[in-house]
Amino acid sequence: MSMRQAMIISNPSSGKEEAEQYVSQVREILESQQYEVVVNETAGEGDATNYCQSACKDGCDLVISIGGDGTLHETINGMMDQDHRPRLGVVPLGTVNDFARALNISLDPEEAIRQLRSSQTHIVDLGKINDRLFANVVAAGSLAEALFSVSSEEKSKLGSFAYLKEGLKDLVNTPANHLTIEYDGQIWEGESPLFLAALTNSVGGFEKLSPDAEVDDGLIHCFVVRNISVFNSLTLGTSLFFGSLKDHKDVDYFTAKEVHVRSDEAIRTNVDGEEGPALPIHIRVLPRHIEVIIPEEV
Ligand SMILES: Nc1ncnc2c1ncn2[C@@H]1O[C@H](COP(=O)(O)OP(=O)(O)OP(=O)(O)O)[C@@H](O)[C@H]1O
Repeated sequence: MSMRQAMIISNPSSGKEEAEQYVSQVREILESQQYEVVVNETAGEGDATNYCQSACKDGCDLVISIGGDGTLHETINGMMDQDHRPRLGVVPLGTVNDFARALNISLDPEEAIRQLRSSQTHIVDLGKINDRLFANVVAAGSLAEALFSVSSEEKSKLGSFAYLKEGLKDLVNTPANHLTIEYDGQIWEGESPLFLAALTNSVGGFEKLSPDAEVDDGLIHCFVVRNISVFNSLTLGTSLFFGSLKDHKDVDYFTAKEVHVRSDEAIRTNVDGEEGPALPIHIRVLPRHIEVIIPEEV
């Protein structure tokens, strides 16, 4: 009988650059489960995608991503258009780690590694934006550009809420952009500084930003901010922490399976925390697309 194959994809630059020690811990667990293990360290952009693509083509059973949301995003992109998609395990080393948060995977890497022994998995939705996959969120608009331009160092120094406030400090004059959003046969048209399309309940480290989003509901949860003043006062904090962004009077909320966003203005997007394509974008959900190891329920 041939052995089961596992690939570890590790970004040595992620987090506090402790990936190396984690790789050996993960390898030990996988070998104790009778996996034959291949370790691939990324050296730069695109590597995680290429490694995961070969894992798919080689019929690998399991891929473990050790790194931040950027590494995870690149890893899942290796699964695009592949008939065989390995199970996925996640060891979060980034500052935000939305995907791990949404699946209750520990944000402590050592604990997340122990959780890889779990026999439980969850089959989750992925999203497709133009010709790429995403795991978590697409953001578009002037506010998205400002928010996501905060560096990792600033984020870890300040924490999610603080960095948000920091990022927003100079934004009172952030222009709204004219957006046309077509979703499942309906149209939203108007001025907005921020459009968010979330697959999970965790966006930018805020675990309750999109509380109704289940990882396997087959839906894209969309938020259109109509007025920057949503973000002006502490109501921002309260809205986000209590998960009522969608109920805010200046926010329109809807769910859809497919969304087109366009504008006459040049607007960039942010996808899973990394710079994404400029508008126009076409987003659709790929229901229950990959199987992810999740912690055992206690
Ligand atoms: N060996 C490497 N050295 C430097 N950068 C790398 C290396 N391998 C991959 N990268 C780059 O690292 C980025 C992904 O980093 P990732 O998001 O996983 O970690 P992080 O920056 O620590 O996380 P976060 O952004 O959440 O703080 C990608 O842009 C990728 O191209």
